[in-house]
Amino acid sequence: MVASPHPPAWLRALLERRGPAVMGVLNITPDSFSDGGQFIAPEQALVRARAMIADGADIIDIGAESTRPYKGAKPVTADEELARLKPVLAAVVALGVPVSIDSMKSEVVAWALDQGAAIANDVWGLQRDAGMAALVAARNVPVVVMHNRDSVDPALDIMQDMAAFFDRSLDIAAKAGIARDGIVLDPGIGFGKTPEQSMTALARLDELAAFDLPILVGASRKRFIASVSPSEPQDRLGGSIAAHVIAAQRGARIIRTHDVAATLQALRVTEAIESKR
Ligand SMILES: Nc1nc2ncc(COP(=O)(O)OP(=O)(O)O)nc2c(=O)[nH]1
Repeated sequence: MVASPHPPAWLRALLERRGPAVMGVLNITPDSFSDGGQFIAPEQALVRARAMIADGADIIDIGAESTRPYKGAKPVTADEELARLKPVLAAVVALGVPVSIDSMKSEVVAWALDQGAAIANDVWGLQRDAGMAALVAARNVPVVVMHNRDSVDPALDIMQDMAAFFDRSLDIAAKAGIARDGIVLDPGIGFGKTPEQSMTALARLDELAAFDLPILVGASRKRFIASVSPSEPQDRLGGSIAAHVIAAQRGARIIRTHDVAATLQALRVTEAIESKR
């Protein structure tokens, strides 16, 4: 299959801008680790999406299944995920900023793309749902490929594990006909990683430059912050911002956050100060 022309103009424009783009998190789930249940009602989800756009979000990442890697929980069926998305997705798309669909199921991603979602966000990096790569190629949309593992041996070098994972994902993508420049890599902060490994991934994020692909980082409210400063998820804004400023300085071009205004302010002030060097 001939690789399709990538990335779409809207994504290229965001990636060529000076500062990183900001992706606002919209969880329409009852159990997301930091804001579960707050936006499950369609009108609440729409109010949240509008507020994040007003705060400056360049992309809205909508997800209807918590990706929280907890053992033994009943996974959400595609029907349930779709039932959560159906009352709200088209209205969020109509707000006019690109919408990313955060789903592990190609069936859900296909439906969301039909509703106007502009980018697939696969927390399993094309390595879990066998239909995801073919779908992304056939629909000619960009895709976030996130590093994920059930768990990584703490003795392993997390960056080596990540590089091997991305090599596999990129091979799957190439074989499916996904153009390489339609891919965004993501270190998957908090996924299958100890707090130490998450912080190492942030500290050494610049090593991913070897892939010559845009990097997305979502450190927002993640558990590693509590390992340094004990706190509940909704009380981790300071740590989230610190992590995202470092990620931006080490090459992240998209920042995925629940707190758009504060994150944007931090990124802009950091950039302004750095420009005085
Ligand atoms: N690309 C990408 N997608 C993600 N999706 C969910 C979460 C987990 O955060 P959240 O959505 O707030 O929680 P939950 O999965 O429990 O809904 N983190 C990422 C991430 O770091 N990168």
